Amino acid sequence: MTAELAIDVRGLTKRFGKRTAVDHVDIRMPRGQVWGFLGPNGSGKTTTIRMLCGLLRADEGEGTCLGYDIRRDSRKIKRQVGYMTQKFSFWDDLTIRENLEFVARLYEIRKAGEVVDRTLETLGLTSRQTQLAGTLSGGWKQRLALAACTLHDPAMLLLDEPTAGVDPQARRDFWDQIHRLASEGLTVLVSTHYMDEAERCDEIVYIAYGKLMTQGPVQSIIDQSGLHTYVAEGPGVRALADRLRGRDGAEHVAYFGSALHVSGSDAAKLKALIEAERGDGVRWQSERPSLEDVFIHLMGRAEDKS
Ligand SMILES: Nc1ncnc2c1ncn2[C@@H]1O[C@H](COP(=O)(O)OP(=O)(O)OP(=O)(O)O)[C@@H](O)[C@H]1O
Repeated sequence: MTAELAIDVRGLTKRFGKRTAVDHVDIRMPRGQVWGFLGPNGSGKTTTIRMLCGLLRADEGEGTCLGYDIRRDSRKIKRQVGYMTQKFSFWDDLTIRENLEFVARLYEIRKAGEVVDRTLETLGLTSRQTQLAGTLSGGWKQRLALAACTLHDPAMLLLDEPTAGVDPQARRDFWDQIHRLASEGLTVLVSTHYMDEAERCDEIVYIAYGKLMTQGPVQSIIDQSGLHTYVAEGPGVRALADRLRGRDGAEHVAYFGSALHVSGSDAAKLKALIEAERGDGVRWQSERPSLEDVFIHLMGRAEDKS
């Protein structure tokens, strides 16, 4: 057991019938960091999170969460982890405060009134405490969910797509709260599909088809991808996209806004292809691949292997 590691698991595997949802995943995450958990839909993120917090039993694999054995100590883990599920639910006809008091009772929190007061204050919910949860907008609901999962003073948060479907300002506010909590010593593992959120994390774990594809800080994931990217802009880009798809050297052709990103792992082939396509109406530039370019690439590799 390594005390400095919040998560230390090896070979984590979960099968549902014939389908292997999580396939021998290793994660070693230090305490006090914020890590992003990324991967396409159905890649096994929720299943992994549920095994880590003791809600789901792994078929294979071993390890610890907050120093506790994930197989034997699930009760202790649950006490110290705040888990925000993808579709968090509240009592719509209770107020924000009543919802939090209810959660406080579930956790048998002493001096619940004071704890609720403090949590309302830190999450900026005090002035809305008497509002019915059912009348809150997405961003405020998500803030209430964060309040509910931090109420029992956990050492770690496992957040499953906490910002799905909320507006950019609410996402930004939410991430300010995440960093505030991390600066107070909390460890946070957060699953997301948003690249800007991934870039706010200390490290990223990327899985596809249940397999861990890459892990590390954003810049080193990009550096180690072996990917080269050219970006095309200008009025001729639309016609270009159809011409380039499937051509030797262009492994991925994808729009990012109005620009076209053309990526491949063979630098010479890609360059030759681009040189042949230089023409009117298109400006080409060789650029460092974005995290999204790299993930599209990794997803393609995972598809090939599966
Ligand atoms: N209880 C279950 N019974 C059967 N299959 C399940 C169960 N839970 C998850 N799965 C399957 O396991 C796979 C992984 O699902 P999981 O929800 O962990 O993926 P995810 O990465 O969280 O996806 P998303 O990004 O869409 O939330 C999927 O194919 C899913 O259908």
